[in-house]
Amino acid sequence: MIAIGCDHGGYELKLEIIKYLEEKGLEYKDFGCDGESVDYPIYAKKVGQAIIDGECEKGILICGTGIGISIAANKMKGIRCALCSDCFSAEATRLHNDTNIVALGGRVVGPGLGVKIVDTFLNTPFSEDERHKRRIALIEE
Ligand SMILES: O=C[C@H](O)[C@H](O)[C@H](O)COP(=O)(O)O
Repeated sequence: MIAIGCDHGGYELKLEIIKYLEEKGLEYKDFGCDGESVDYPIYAKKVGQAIIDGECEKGILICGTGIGISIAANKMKGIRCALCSDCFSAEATRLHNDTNIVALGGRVVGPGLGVKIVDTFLNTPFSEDERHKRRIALIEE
């Protein structure tokens, strides 16, 4: 199950990503918002908590820049959220950081690139490399 959430700045891109998830037959839970003006930390918390609770394995967060919502998500223990505006970063952050949330800026990337970033993030496994495990453990510590 994939958790997805956004603020008003990420709403349009969220709809495109949901379309992609549905086309791929991927299960998701939409934590809002519905396009109205909201405060992004609330949605970061909802999605982060779903992952911490084990309800969802991965998450997608979108605000205007992706910055605020990723900062908020990364305050939660066990959450590693990567703000990505390119596919190289989306792939590298899964391989190296075992990130569990990808954040995007709805005012930064277009729908084509945004969906491709999500596709790359969801389809790249963690490398399981010892040096990366050691570094992630240091972050958790
Ligand atoms: O980092 C924060 C996000 O980009 C927000 O989406 C943004 O600050 C919202 O701005 P506004 O309320 O002016 O639409």
